[in-house]
Amino acid sequence: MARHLVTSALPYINGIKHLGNMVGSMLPADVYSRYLRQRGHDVLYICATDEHGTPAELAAKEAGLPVAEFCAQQHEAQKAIYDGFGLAFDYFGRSSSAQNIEITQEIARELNRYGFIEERSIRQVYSLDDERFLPDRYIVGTCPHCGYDKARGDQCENCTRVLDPTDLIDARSAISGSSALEVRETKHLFLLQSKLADEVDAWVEQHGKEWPTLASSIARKWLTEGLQDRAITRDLEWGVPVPGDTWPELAAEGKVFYVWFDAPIEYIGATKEWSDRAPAERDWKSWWWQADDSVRYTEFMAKDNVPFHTVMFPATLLGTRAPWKKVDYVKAFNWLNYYGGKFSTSQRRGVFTDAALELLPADYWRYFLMAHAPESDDTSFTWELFAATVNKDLADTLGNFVNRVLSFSRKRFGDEVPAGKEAGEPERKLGEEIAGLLAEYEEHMETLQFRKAAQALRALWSAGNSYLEEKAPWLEIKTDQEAAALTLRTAMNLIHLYAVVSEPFIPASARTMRSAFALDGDDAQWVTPEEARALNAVPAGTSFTVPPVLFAKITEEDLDAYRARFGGAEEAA
Ligand SMILES: Nc1ncnc2c1ncn2[C@@H]1O[C@H](COP(=O)(O)OP(=O)(O)OP(=O)(O)O)[C@@H](O)[C@H]1O
Ligand SMILES: [Zn+2]
Repeated sequence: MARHLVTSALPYINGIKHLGNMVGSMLPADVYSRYLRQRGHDVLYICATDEHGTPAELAAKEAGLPVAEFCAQQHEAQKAIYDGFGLAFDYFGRSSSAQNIEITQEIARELNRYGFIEERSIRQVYSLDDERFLPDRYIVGTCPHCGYDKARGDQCENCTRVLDPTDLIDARSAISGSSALEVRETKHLFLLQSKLADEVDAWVEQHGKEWPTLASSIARKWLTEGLQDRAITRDLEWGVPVPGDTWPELAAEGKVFYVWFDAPIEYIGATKEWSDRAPAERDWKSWWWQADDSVRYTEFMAKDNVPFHTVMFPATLLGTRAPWKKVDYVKAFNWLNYYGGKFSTSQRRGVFTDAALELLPADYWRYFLMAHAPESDDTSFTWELFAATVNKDLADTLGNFVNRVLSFSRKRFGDEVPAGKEAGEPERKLGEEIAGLLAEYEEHMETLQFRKAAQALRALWSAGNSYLEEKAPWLEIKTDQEAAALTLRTAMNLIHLYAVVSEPFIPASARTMRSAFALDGDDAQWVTPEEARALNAVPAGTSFTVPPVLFAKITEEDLDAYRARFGGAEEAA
């Protein structure tokens, strides 16, 4: 048994996430954590909402709520959806927690102690009427390139050009609309990443070898371009305050840390939140304060988050000179697109997680997303592919097998698993095949290759169908009841095995399949190769029930309705 720490990139607080966010971070982390738990490992899966920064302040303003209240509401809304998706976090925290504030401040103090933080003066826009410095996104004006009159100080949304606040024509404050702005000197904290560059390089050299190419190549690219010193404070109200004991002047001016400084630290913060809920049993430091390598730490994220996790966050931790646990394996994803274009939160393009759950149960989405996860390349969500996958794999291959076998057996042999003959050559062959496929499935799960794992899982389900076609119990029963009973008992054992090993992908359906059998003390966590060969975990005489149809097929009419409601297909056509 090993100890596994798992984290997924923190979903930002400003709105409900789409299916891209789901497959690029939380869902694969959940599938992996569930698998590891089933294999008997000690697993801690931590995630949280990322709550600081300008977009949160602006979204709260738009919603007409104080930012703290806005974040509290959004956190609950996101949490409810993740529960609906069956995400079994050990803890889902908040980056605005007292624990994260405390740890972020402590890490900053330590970085300062070892000479990796410096105060520097920069020139920044100050609003006389708002009596505050304005971060780039708080300044709006006319874009000098395209004339768009709501361009932000950091970027023009219309022509996408990157801007400097001083480029804007008729610049004004996004808070008050006042154009009484001036450029003033102000001090900010800088993290001296340039001084840590060699160390980070050596660390990536040593640990990045094991990562998938997507992660290691992005890390390499950033290191080759050179690590720049970065401002890690901002003039915002909402954020982790700069600690007054170390930087009294900046604290008095109300500076807070930049969101990308405190967000990854929240992996630690949320672990402490978890620990503080039951301090007698839980010890957050045993996961993060590592004198040895007793914990294996795996992070999940999409490619845009890779630089922060492979270079900047490690630099932050290395600079504290403390034994903070650093990532062992970075599982990075490409983009899931919607009909070839981007999912977009601001334009509400694509399928969002709340709408998805209104349409269909979580397992449909979980299986589809993992089977088509953007692992080696970007992939596209289309309703057509979704329907084809659900209908073929879930409804025809798995669901139909389960219902066919159980209903037929009940009709012919009643409510208990029939005994029938001793297993023969076909059962021996089937057992070998199942054991082989199971080994394949395990190997792909161990190496976090989720598309391949989904393929192996589908092959396991198919093997049952082939066996059933070959034995044809509906024919056997006409001439040899005992032979038909053996076939059905074997098939029912397959259903039980599917219930156990499909759980990481489709936990709710797995539960339904497993609970069809009234097995005393059915606590089988996983299936050994011997058990896979023997296929006898469910003995003759076990009572069973026939569950309702596991997966409904998506019809042409459903498809039309989805396409009409969500759009997108016509743009791509
Ligand atoms: N289309 C996508 N496919 C896969 N992963 C994605 C996609 N879009 C975002 N992600 C990932 O989702 C995770 C959570 O992201 P976050 O909440 O910060 O939203 P985001 O990156 O701002 O996305 P968006 O801009 O689409 O709202 C991050 O790891 C991010 O890389
Ligand atoms: Zn523009």
